[in-house]
Amino acid sequence: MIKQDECKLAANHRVGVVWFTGLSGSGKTTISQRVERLLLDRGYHCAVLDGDKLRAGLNSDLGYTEADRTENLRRTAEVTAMFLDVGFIVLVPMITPTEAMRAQIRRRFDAHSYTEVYVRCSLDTCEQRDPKGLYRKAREGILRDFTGIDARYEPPAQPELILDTEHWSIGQCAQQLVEFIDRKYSIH
Ligand SMILES: Nc1ncnc2c1ncn2[C@@H]1O[C@H](COP(=O)(O)OS(=O)(=O)O)[C@@H](OP(=O)(O)O)[C@H]1O
Ligand SMILES: Nc1ncnc2c1ncn2[C@@H]1O[C@H](COP(=O)(O)OP(=O)(O)O)[C@@H](O)[C@H]1O
Repeated sequence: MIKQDECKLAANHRVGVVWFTGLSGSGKTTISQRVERLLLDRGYHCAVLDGDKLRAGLNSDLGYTEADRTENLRRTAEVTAMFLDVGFIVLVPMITPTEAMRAQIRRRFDAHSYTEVYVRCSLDTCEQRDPKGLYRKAREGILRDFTGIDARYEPPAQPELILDTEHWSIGQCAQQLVEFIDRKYSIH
């Protein structure tokens, strides 16, 4: 029989990538941070890769053209792979706006360790939330190539999970994802 401590130890060694996609303001950051706390409480080793910090450092030479986004995401996937190698569940909240970009990332990982989560929210609601005031700047023409305004966002065709942040609370979305991770990454 497996003792409780051994179960906890095993839980610590579950690994995987949870790659969020969604418009700016859809809730990717909020949910990933809430889920990180819940997973840490459950004994997972996990970390959120903060896109803003990556863009401030490693990816500071990149902007928001499709070519730059593709490179931003490629580098982020490489960093993610390093966290995976040392035993983490990695939560990656990045817009990842096109199917081609998402396919490129998916190819980088094994199917069993990769989960794409679509954080679904209408452009209208994201724009009303406008948590960083960026939509206003995009509408005023101060920000160019803004996703959903003058740069495209393609909803994912086959995400493993959809979190509808327009109709579900932050807590409900986080709980859904934790349950999904528990099921997918549980040890058989
Ligand atoms: N032009 C433009 N378009 C979209 N987003 C912009 C833009 N300029 C700045 N920002 C801020 O950068 C965050 C998106 O960066 P990402 O690295 O996630 O984008 S991408 O995946 O490479 O498309 C995004 O963060 P989130 O709001 O958390 O999604 C914005 O805060
Ligand atoms: N169900 C929900 N899930 C996530 N965020 C929500 C939800 N309902 C409202 N919000 C609000 O929407 C905003 C989402 O911002 P943020 O997490 O920064 O989005 P993103 O990282 O996708 O740009 C936050 O102000 C958050 O409080």
